[in-house]
Amino acid sequence: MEKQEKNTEVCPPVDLSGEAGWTPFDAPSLVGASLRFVSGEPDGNRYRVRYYKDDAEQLRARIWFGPETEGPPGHAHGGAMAAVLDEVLGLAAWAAGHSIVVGNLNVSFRNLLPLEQVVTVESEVVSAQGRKVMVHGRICLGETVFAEAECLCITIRDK
Ligand SMILES: CCCCCCCCCCCCCC(=O)SCCNC(=O)CCNC(=O)[C@H](O)C(C)(C)COP(=O)(O)OP(=O)(O)OC[C@H]1O[C@@H](n2cnc3c(N)ncnc32)[C@H](O)[C@@H]1OP(=O)(O)O
Repeated sequence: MEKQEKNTEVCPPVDLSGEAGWTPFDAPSLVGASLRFVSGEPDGNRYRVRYYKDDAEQLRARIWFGPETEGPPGHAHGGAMAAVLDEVLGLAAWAAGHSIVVGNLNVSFRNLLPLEQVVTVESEVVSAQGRKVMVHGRICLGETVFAEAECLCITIRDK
C-alpha cells in the first residue's frame, strides 16, 4: 500500500478580526491556560481562534478550521466542530459568571464546513436555574449555519 506523505507546511496567516462593537476577550485570564486542544496553536494547522464579547456581552469567536481538522475531504470533521462548540459554549457560561463543566452537548450538523475558512461561533446563555446553565450556539458564516448546539452546563460542586 502506498504511504501517504503528511503535509507539514504551515498555512499562511488568517484574519480573525471581529466585527464593529466586539471587544477582545481574554479566555486564559478567566479559566487558565488549559484550553489547548482548540486554542493552543494560534499559528498552527489545527484551529486558530480569537475570542470576543459582542455589544450584548455574549461570547463570540472567530475561528479558522485548518487542514488538521479534516473529516470529509476538504471539510471539517464533525468531532472538530463539536470540540469547538464544547469549548466556546462552556466558556460562554464561565464568562457569564458560572463555574461549570459541560454535562450534555447536543449538536446538529447543518452544512459541510469548508476547511481554511474563517467562521463565527455565536453563543447565548439562555437560562440558569440551580446548578444548570443552558447555553445555545452555532457555527456560522453570514446566513449559512454549519452546526448548532444546545449545551447543558453544570456548576462544579464546592469541594
Ligand atoms: C474541574 C475544574 C474545571 C475548570 C475548567 C476551566 C475551563 C472550562 C472552560 C469550559 C470549556 C470546556 C468545557 C468542557 O470541555 S468540560 C469537559 C467535558 N465535561 C466533562 O467531562 C464533565 C464530566 N461530568 C461530570 O463531571 C459530572 O457528570 C457533572 C459535573 C456534569 C454532574 O455531576 P454531579 O455529580 O456534580 O451532579 P449530578 O449528577 O447530581 O447532576 C446535577 C443535575 O444536573 C443534571 N445532569 C447532570 N448531567 C447531566 C446530563 N449529562 N444530562 C442532563 N442532565 C444532567 C442531573 O440530572 C441533576 O439534575 P437534578 O436532578 O438536580 O434536576
